[in-house]
Amino acid sequence: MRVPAPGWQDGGVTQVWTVVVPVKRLDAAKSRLRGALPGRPHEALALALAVDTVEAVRACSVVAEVLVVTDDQAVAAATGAAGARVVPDRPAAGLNPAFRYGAAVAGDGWVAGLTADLPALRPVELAAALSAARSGPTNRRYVPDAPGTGTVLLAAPPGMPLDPRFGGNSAAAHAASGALPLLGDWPSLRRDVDTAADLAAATRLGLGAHTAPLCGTTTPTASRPV
Ligand SMILES: Nc1nc2c(ncn2[C@@H]2O[C@H](COP(=O)(O)OP(=O)(O)OP(=O)(O)O)[C@@H](O)[C@H]2O)c(=O)[nH]1
Ligand SMILES: C=C(OP(=O)(O)O)C(=O)O
Repeated sequence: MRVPAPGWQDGGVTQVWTVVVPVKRLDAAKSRLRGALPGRPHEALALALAVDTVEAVRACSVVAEVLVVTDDQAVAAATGAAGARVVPDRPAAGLNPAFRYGAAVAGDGWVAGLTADLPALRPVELAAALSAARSGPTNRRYVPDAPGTGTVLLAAPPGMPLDPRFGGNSAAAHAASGALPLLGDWPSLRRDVDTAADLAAATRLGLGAHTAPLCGTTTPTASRPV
């Protein structure tokens, strides 16, 4: 059981969040995206999505640590170089166990789980969502994906298990488990990329520096509003 960290409710502590980001092995990841970029290796696209996600989390003003849960060596190397702490995928039993393991490693404090397929993510939108999760009721909070059926972010206050229910209609599953929705105007946070159409939508928002060149766009991270 996690317990409140010092200053957890005082509003004066800004970098309070540990964000857990599980990433599947690249040879198995993002299977619905296979073939979306003809002539580009699928693993390169899956890696770029994850690294852009992690870099945006690292740049988020309220995040203390990014914890990547993966058994993929290329993901571990690239996200570690981007400033993440990397732990193995334990018990190697799928996404929700990986989230639970990451939350356990994170220990006491504010913990959020985030999917690794948010290549347009802007740090300011993540900061706004995480700050909203610290205000009001002390329930777990979740941010639905753009269609509203899935989940991109699940947050828990100190002392409360993350209790992830990702996969399928996870927005409904998180609501049924007592989590409350956060519905701010955060298009880049809600834009997860599962299909070629999702990648086109993310491209319109502005891709991160790793995914953009693979997609033939020139939108560097530095030129995006953070
Ligand atoms: N560590 C870890 N991460 C996972 C696992 N399964 C999914 N993920 C990650 O969870 C996030 C959301 O999952 P999905 O959107 O379903 O991604 P996916 O399973 O790679 O994609 P599909 O093969 O198209 O279903 C992605 O960023 C994945 O990398 C897992 O078993 N272990
Ligand atoms: C795992 C999830 O993502 P997706 O539906 O995008 O695979 C989810 O939304 O819970």
